[in-house]
This record gives sequence, structure tokens and C-alpha cells, in this order.
Amino acid sequence: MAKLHYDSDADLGLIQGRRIAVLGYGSQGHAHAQNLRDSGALVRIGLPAGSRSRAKAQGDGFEVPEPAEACAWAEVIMVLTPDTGQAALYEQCVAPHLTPGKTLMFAHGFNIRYGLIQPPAGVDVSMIAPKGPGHRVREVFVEGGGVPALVAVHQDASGTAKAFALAYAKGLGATRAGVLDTTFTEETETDLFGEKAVLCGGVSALVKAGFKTLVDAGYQPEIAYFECFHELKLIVDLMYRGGLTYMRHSISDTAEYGDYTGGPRIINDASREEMKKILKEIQDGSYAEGWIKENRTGRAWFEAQRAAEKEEPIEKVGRDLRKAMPFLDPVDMLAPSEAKV
Ligand SMILES: NC(=O)C1=CN([C@@H]2O[C@H](COP(=O)(O)OP(=O)(O)OC[C@H]3O[C@@H](n4cnc5c(N)ncnc54)[C@H](OP(=O)(O)O)[C@@H]3O)[C@@H](O)[C@H]2O)C=CC1
Ligand SMILES: CC[C@](O)(C(C)=O)C(=O)O
Ligand SMILES: [Mg+2]
Ligand SMILES: [Mg+2]
Repeated sequence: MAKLHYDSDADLGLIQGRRIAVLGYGSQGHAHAQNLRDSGALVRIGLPAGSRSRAKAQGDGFEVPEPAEACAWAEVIMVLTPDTGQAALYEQCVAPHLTPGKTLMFAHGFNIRYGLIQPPAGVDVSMIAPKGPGHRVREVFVEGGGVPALVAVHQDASGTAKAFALAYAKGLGATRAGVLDTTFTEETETDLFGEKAVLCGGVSALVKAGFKTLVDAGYQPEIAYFECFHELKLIVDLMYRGGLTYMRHSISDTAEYGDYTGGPRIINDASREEMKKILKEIQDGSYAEGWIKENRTGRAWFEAQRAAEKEEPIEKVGRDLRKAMPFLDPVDMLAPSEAKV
């Protein structure tokens, strides 16, 4: 069994009273900043003057200097901005203030793995990569739990980089759930694979295909939504608590028979081959190269995709059904005020 770190393996004292600059106040940024503040660290948020996140960070009670100023003030710099902009941010705002003795941290290894950021000797470089979305990192922490995370050290100038990273993970709540040792390479490659093939790409495509199959065959879209989308969470909740076995314990024998006979027809040799290809493109760098190029050339394809996906029938049907279920605390992402731009 792999080595996992829990609360008793980490010393919160190492982050308490330390000056931590969190660059970015998005999904991960708001969660790290608030959890670490609640755990006793001194946190400031680095954001450009015109940032859309500035009002939210200030509203949550943080001082919000510009990124370079935050980096000058900080002992520890956590980079929580979009991966494809981190190299430019690093050159302009971080590197000039990354003096010996400081610590540079990431929540994803992308820029180190693909050589886009090369920190100087004399600083610690580490990563705490939560294995969950940022909004859940905050919500679960407030509920008293934690989201698991991976820890990696790229440079250990001080000799205490790992102990500090684990203290950071404890401040974030991650050691309540378990923190696993890894490398920047292993985290980057597995994370990119997981989100592309399974968690985001795989699941979204599966759900949309199931919904469309039923609707095209003349069934009510609302039934198709409940069957292929809403119930997915209820099924995954069982898997989350007790594995596939517990999920299969709760479903009917008829559903379990469908599981064993349908699954291998949907995920077959062709899909497994595609998964292997996806992994190869991540390992050889061509996937990252494509994503960086898409950003350098204005993200036209990505933005068109984002806009088209919002127009999917499953999104419209789901929005209306969720409105009738206030206990879900629904978020209407199709409302203009919520649009992620
Ligand atoms: N989303 C997640 O749950 C996970 C993300 N990660 C990693 O965490 C990192 C952050 O991702 P995520 O939280 O999704 O990012 P988001 O897109 O949610 O948020 C990015 C934040 O960075 C700000 N920002 C953009 N450019 C700059 C800049 N030049 N200087 C300072 N701030 C800037 C944005 O401000 P504005 O509002 O103005 O755009 C926004 O506040 C990435 O490395 C990602 O891979 C790791 C695990 C999970
Ligand atoms: C699954 C997507 C993710 O890797 C995450 C929330 O863990 C991300 O980059 O957002
Ligand atoms: Mg991830
Ligand atoms: Mg990711």
C-alpha cells in the first residue's frame, strides 16, 4: 500500500503566521486562501488591477495587492492561476521576487513537467495537488472534512520542503482525507489523463450520448435527464462511500445484470485503445503543446466549444428541473451573471 500522510504526520505550526501569497482567486485560489487563513496562515491574494476576481477576494476580507507586490511580501508563493498563463506570470511577477529561502508552490505540475517554468536554485519548489474541484475543497473543509491531495517536491533547498508542503496540506484540510507522495511528472500525467478520459471528457460524453439516445428515440427529455444525468450523482455517491460493491448492493439485480452486460459494450477495445492514445499524447507532450498553442492563438476553438456546449439540450432541460429542487442549491450557469468568461 502506498504511503499516505494524515493529520498526525503534519505540523500546522509550520504555516501558522507565515506569509503566503495566493496568486489567483478562482476555483482553487479562493479555497486555498480561505482554508489556510482559517488554519492560521497570513494570506494575501495576488491579482492584476483589472481582475474580475478582485471584488470577490476583497469581499471575503483579503488584502489584494498586484501579483508582483504579493510575491515581494510573501515567504511562500502558491500559483493558482490558469496553467497556460503561469509561465508569463512567473517571468513578470514571480521570478524577480523569488529570492533564496522562499518557497514556490503549485496545485498542478503542468508548468514544471513541461519545462515552461524553471525556478532558480536556492528556493523550495513543491506541490499540493487536491484531487477534487476547488469549490468542494472549501465546502468539505467547512463541513469538517477534507479533499485528498498529492504532495511532490521538485526542489528542496531548505531540507524542509516536504514537511512544509505537508503542513500546507494540513492547512487546506487535505491530511484529513489522505495525502499521497508523488512526483510532478506522475501528478501531471495522471491528472491530465483523468480529466480528459474519465472525469470530465469521458463522463460528459457518456451522459450526453445516453440522453440523446433516449430523446432521439422519442422519450421525454425530462425522463432522459433524470435517468442519465441526475441519477448519476446518486449512483456515484454510493460508489464514493462503499465502492462498486456497495453501489451494486443498493441497485436491483436487474440493474447489476445490465451493468455487467452493458458496460463492456460501451467501454470496449476501441475505447481502451483511445485511452492509451490519449495517455501517450500526454506523456510525449503533444497534448500540452496543442493546449498551449490554442491559448497563444486566441482560444477561438475552445471558446466556440464552450459556447456550443451551453446550448446542449441537456443543459436547458437540467436547468429547468433543478430550479424545482431548491434543496440541491442549484447554480444557474446559463444566467449571464454566472457566465465563466
Ligand atoms: N479547478 C480545480 O479544481 C483544480 C485546479 N488545479 C490547478 O489549480 C490552478 C488554478 O486553476 P483554477 O483554480 O481552475 O483556475 P480558475 O480559472 O478557476 O481561476 C484563475 C484565477 O487566476 C486569476 N488570474 C488570471 N490571470 C492572472 C494573473 N496573470 N495574475 C494573477 N491572477 C490571475 C483569475 O482572475 P480573473 O477572474 O481576473 O480571470 C482567477 O482568479 C491550475 O494550475 C489548475 O490546474 C488543480 C486541481 C483542481
Ligand atoms: C478533474 C479536473 C481537475 O483535474 C480537478 C478538479 O481535479 C481540474 O484540473 O480542474
Ligand atoms: Mg485533477
Ligand atoms: Mg486538472
